[in-house]
Amino acid sequence: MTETSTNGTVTYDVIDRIAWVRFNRPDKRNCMSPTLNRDMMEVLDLLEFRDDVGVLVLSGEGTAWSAGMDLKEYFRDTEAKGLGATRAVQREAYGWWRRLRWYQKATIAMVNGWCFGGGYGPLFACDLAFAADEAQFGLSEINWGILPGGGATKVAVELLPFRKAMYHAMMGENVDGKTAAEWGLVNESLPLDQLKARVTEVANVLLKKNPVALKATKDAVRRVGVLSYDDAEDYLIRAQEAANSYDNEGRKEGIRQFIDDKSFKPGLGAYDRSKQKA
Ligand SMILES: CC(C)(COP(=O)(O)OP(=O)(O)OC[C@H]1O[C@@H](n2cnc3c(N)ncnc32)[C@H](O)[C@@H]1OP(=O)(O)O)[C@@H](O)C(=O)NCCC(=O)NCCSC(=O)/C=C/c1ccc(O)cc1
Repeated sequence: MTETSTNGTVTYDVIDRIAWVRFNRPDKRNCMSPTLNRDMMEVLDLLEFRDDVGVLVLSGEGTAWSAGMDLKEYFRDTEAKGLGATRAVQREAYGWWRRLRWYQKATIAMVNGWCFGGGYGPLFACDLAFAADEAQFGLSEINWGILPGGGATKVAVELLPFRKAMYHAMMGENVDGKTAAEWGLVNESLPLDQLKARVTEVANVLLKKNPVALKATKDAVRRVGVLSYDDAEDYLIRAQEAANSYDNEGRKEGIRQFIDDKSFKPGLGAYDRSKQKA
């Protein structure tokens, strides 16, 4: 059954351990108002530690993924209330994007349509991203007179080579899903009518992995990028040892099924977690 956030700007369903979360302002192209940002944090809170959720997919109702920040409610109306109000709505927006970057469960952006500006925050926050060929990505900030804020410039520089990031930010031209995949903004792009099936397939692979190892892995990939090699080595040792304190048996079971049982090969897929003794 579809659930709705307090103010109705986010909807979600949990089906077969996948939480399908959707921006729900299709008539406003799912642009992010302060209300939507609050609702999204509420929904992320509700889902993060549910045992029946293994993967979270973020998509949009209607023709948009998200048309970025709401130019009226997030910018104009808020600015009219003064700097304190501006800082407050920034905290809420950045807050749920940060929460999503370090989410307990694996996350996938399923970009079904328009993705602009502030939308790059949650796009980058998701571990993986799949787009419709028909989707359009743009840093449109320059077209209405601001720099790509709310982390969007950082996302462009993280995901794109320097020349592409600079062109993308300065020109305010859109790229479609295929180009976004070639550039590395998303993992893959495919026709809209095949998008959900592919995302479901990927989510089902993730659901078979050891969840403690998956969380340690996604955090490690984000963390080591800014570390020196030596610091990264040290972080990875400590992160694995910390993960062992949550689940010290999974990897032993994986080795057992490979070396003793010969029932699976790690090079070809995940071990069978249902055989692990509690
Ligand atoms: C190409 C769009 C996405 C779709 O066109 P469309 O399908 O022909 O639809 P409409 O343009 O008719 O839009 C439908 C409705 O949605 C509204 N809408 C559609 N995007 C919007 C919208 N971002 N706002 C506020 N109403 C909208 C639009 O005004 C309209 O409202 P209404 O006339 O009442 O039906 C078009 O709407 C459009 O260009 N939208 C604006 C895209 C855009 O530049 N987004 C903002 C990027 S900048 C940004 O995100 C900033 C990041 C940032 C983050 C944090 C920071 O602290 C600082 C910066």
